[in-house]
Amino acid sequence: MNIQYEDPALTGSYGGEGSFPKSFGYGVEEPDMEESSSSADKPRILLMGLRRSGKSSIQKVVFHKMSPNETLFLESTNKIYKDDISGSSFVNFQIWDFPGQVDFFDPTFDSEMIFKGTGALIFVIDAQDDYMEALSRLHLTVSRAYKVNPDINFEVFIHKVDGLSDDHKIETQRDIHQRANDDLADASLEKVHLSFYLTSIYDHSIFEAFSKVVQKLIPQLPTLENLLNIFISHSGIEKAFLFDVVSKIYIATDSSPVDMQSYELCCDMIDVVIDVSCIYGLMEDGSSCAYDKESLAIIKLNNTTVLYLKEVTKFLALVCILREESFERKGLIEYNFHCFRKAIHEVFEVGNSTDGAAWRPASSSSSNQTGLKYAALNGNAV
Ligand SMILES: Nc1nc2c(ncn2[C@@H]2O[C@H](COP(=O)(O)OP(=O)(O)OP(=O)(O)O)[C@@H](O)[C@H]2O)c(=O)[nH]1
Repeated sequence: MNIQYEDPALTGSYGGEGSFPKSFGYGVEEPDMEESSSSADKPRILLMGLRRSGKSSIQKVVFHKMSPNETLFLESTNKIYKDDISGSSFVNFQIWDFPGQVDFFDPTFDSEMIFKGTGALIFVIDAQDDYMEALSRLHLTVSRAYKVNPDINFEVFIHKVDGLSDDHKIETQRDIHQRANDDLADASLEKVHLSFYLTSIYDHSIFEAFSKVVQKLIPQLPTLENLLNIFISHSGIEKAFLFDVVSKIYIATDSSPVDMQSYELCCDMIDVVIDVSCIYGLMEDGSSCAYDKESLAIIKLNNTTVLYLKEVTKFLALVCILREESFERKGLIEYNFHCFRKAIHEVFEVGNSTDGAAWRPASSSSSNQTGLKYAALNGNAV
């Protein structure tokens, strides 16, 4: 494997082992349920489910770089843990991790306040355990939340599937799907749509599932997909992902199907790049960053595949998979990337980096591609 590292800065202020250090700028625990005015208007993702189903582990592994084995020592959550990840990630929302024993009938449980500003509710079911109780809790939770806010996306993570055989996974998913929808139909709630994912913190499935949950909350998704489609088709690229570098969630990809291996390969590339940058790229005075405007990496694999990573914004990277032959037209790819990057900056208004809010959705009038020109493989501008 030939790693061509073209990051003159190759600098970093993170310096931990693994990709980003665990303390990389995420929010702090708020001990009570009172909201500050700045966090109140951020969209929320709720993590709910029975005790020990794996909610805190998911949040720690995806957003805090905790290694899966360390989750064995996590203590039970006994109050709502609010995690504001907007300062360090493209993903501008809060994640609320609920304790397993939350009681909807407790008068202090303010369902109006909790469900009103919620974008997605993730219900975690432990697939290695008897899930009947979890299903009735799912039904209660969904019907409560739907009453308050019918716009919530309901996402069911059938979790800890690492302990299940492939056949058992499919069967469990089918059974849970059937029972959950039957319960909704019995309560005349067939309008409620549940999405199901098989997840585990021991592989990339949890990142993939989270990516899909987050994508549904990004209003500009069709525009991003469109831009990626145009970029890859004019550059001879096979697959491209737009990654949130810190969480390794992909916020958009082109419209060709995603296969898990390609996604894993791109995630691994991000880890390699950030690790190398942290180890060899830090300035001694600590004035630099492991991921910055200069970040660019090209990895040639021994099967004629090339991986290409380039900074798009402070939090986003484009990671592409292409054939070696296509990479001969490197200039074309770079030119098209430049157009792509410009368009992405037009889709989102880039906030002033000093205020911490790196991205704000642009007004709808600016989320078009007016004036965007790509070079085509035949050399003409299109
Ligand atoms: N095998 C396996 N174990 C997991 C997975 N995710 C979490 N666990 C384990 O499940 C146990 C409970 O995880 P927690 O994250 O504390 O569960 P929780 O839902 O937050 O629990 P409460 O705070 O009590 O509501 C831990 O020992 C984790 O290591 C997974 O994907 N696979």
